[in-house]
Amino acid sequence: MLATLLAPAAHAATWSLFGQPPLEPPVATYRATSGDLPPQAYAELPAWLAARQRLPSINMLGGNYWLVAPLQTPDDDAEWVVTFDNTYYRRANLVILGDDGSRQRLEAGRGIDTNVMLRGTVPTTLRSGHRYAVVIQVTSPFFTALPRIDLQTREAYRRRLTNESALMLTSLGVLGGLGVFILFVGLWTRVLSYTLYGCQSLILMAGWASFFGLPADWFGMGDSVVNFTLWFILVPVVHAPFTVRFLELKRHAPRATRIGYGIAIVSALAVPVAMLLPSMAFLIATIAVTSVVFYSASVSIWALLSGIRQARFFVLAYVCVLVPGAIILPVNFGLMHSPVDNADLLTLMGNSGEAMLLAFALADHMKLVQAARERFRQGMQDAIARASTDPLTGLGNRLAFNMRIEEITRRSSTPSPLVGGAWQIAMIDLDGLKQINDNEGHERGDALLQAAARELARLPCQGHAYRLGGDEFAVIAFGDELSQHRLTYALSQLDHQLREYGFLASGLSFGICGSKPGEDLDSSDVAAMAREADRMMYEHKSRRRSPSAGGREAQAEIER
Ligand SMILES: Nc1nc2c(ncn2[C@@H]2O[C@H](COP(=O)(O)OP(=O)(O)OP(=O)(O)O)[C@@H](O)[C@H]2O)c(=O)[nH]1
Repeated sequence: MLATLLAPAAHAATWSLFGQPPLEPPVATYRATSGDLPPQAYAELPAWLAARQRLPSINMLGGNYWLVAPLQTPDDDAEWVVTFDNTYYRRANLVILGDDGSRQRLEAGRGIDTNVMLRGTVPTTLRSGHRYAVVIQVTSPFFTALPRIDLQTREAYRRRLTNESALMLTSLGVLGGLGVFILFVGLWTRVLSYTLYGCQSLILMAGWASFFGLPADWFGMGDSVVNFTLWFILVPVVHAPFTVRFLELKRHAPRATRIGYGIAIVSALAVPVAMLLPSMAFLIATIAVTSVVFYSASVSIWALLSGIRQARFFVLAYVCVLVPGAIILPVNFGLMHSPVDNADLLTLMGNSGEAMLLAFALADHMKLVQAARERFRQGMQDAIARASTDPLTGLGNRLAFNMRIEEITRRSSTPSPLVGGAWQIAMIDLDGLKQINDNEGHERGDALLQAAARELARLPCQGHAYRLGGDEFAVIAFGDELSQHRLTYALSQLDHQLREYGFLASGLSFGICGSKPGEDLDSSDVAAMAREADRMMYEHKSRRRSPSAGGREAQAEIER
């Protein structure tokens, strides 16, 4: 369908990224056999052509071909560049024949030092007023698109090449830079989806660099025919699991998860097939990349519609690859002539745009994870606060008391920030709560507990009050001996205050046990202190209950 839509564009003028596109003479295709020689002179060309079988087009699955095109000489003399491009091939032999009797034999392809990098290209001189033809012999296990022969002035070619190279290197830099950075982030934070994304970006960079012949041009590295296709076949192996993990499809869409892993497994299995059948390598790579792009694009649209927030930038990212993909795919399948002059470069730029948007998606994901973590932390804090607070009095409960004791025990081995390093535990029990409950009602009993709690919370000591349960309270106070006396006095006063507040049957008993300044206490020492305070409190209670003079004297003593 895409081919049908774009076919008219192919017959119209070719669109170029940089100004005027080059002249594109019509190309005639002929089958070549091994040992076949090109014509020796321009005059021989008609007979040479007549002796050969003309083909409608090349076969995308490769072969040995002659391509012939007339080179229209414009009026002015100029240095010209003939490029044989728009497709993948390793080497091609070009012969340029002129009716002035000239014959130039040239070679184009990868790693040839033509002084114009990145393209199979040869500069030539065409004189005005003469007719020329270029005869090209090319053998390739596959073609990535219909080959094109372009003719342009050396100056125009240099300008285009500079611009195209700048764009190509920038796009490769984006893929490489993002790939390395996100790979580090993924490995460091141990988030598999980031690691997979980093790998994918680097694989894409390697694939495109290899497609444009950079390893051969820069490092003289041998260029196997399936080199770049293998990189592209590997893309779905990491991209599909990346999509599955990033969009959390396991949880949201188990069937889409199975399809994603299926694409990854089939692509991995396709690698040896491509190595064994080089003519199929490019077709396999195209199918692998197309399927993973369509898969990821459709699940991300579904995820966005289902309200999965991290899908936002995902959808935009696939728009970036699908737009050039819509142009290049029908071209790759040999269904149409490329409507754009720089389809491969456009696709590479689409890929780097996709990489940037996916990086945005990752950044957005980090933000979402951070916000979720903050909500979780806040929730935990609220839950701990609720679990450690007594709802009736608002004081800390037994859990809060235990946590505070643990904290003090932990701190006691380090220099204490507390006054004098000494502290006290006071155990307090209200008297007569049951009686008040029974005689005046539960609400009145609650009111007694609240009144006691309110007063305990504002005792004139540095510390905190807790309700341990029922009518039992505790105070942890920090300070020296003097402050312990102040605490004792304040609790004795509270005994009277409760009665002044109208709780006539009430009062309180308490026991206080304190540590010595600078004393190192472990948890068993603290438990012993609490037990001792408890014992003293019961002793106090029984003395208060005793009507004897001894009891009253003891009471007076403790109050002093
Ligand atoms: N109103 C009210 N009563 C409670 C609450 N929690 C426990 N109680 C009651 O408080 C009473 C405590 O009984 P006791 O331990 O005998 O206390 P008391 O009457 O003060 O006697 P002693 O503590 O032995 O001096 C029980 O009847 C509990 O049911 C509460 O939150 N509100």
